[in-house]
Amino acid sequence: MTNPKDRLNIIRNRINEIDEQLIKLMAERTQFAGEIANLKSELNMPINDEEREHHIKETIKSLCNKYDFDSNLSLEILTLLMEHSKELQKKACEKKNI
Ligand SMILES: O=C(O)C(=O)C[C@]1(C(=O)O)C=C[C@@H](O)C=C1
Repeated sequence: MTNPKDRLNIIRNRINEIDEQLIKLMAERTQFAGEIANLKSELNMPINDEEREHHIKETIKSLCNKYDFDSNLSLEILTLLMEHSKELQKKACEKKNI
């Protein structure tokens, strides 16, 4: 049996690894913003796409159900990430005058 102090350290190390993966994945998701802005400009599409956001939110809810995780928290995080992406897309368009 692992003693409580060692077990706590094991868990904390695993949390550190998970936090790194979360940041890496959020950064990777966000890095598409500039390219999306260019593509939407080429395709003459607006930055804001409510239908796509609705679809993402529905997918998040079913994933939360599958993994037994808090859907309100997940929706808050995803909403923040989508808002951030839209801000970056707007900035990318302003920079290129599109
Ligand atoms: O899929 C797009 O069209 C995006 O611009 C990405 C994204 C997102 O962050 O998921 C951002 C803004 C849109 O309103 C919808 C989705």
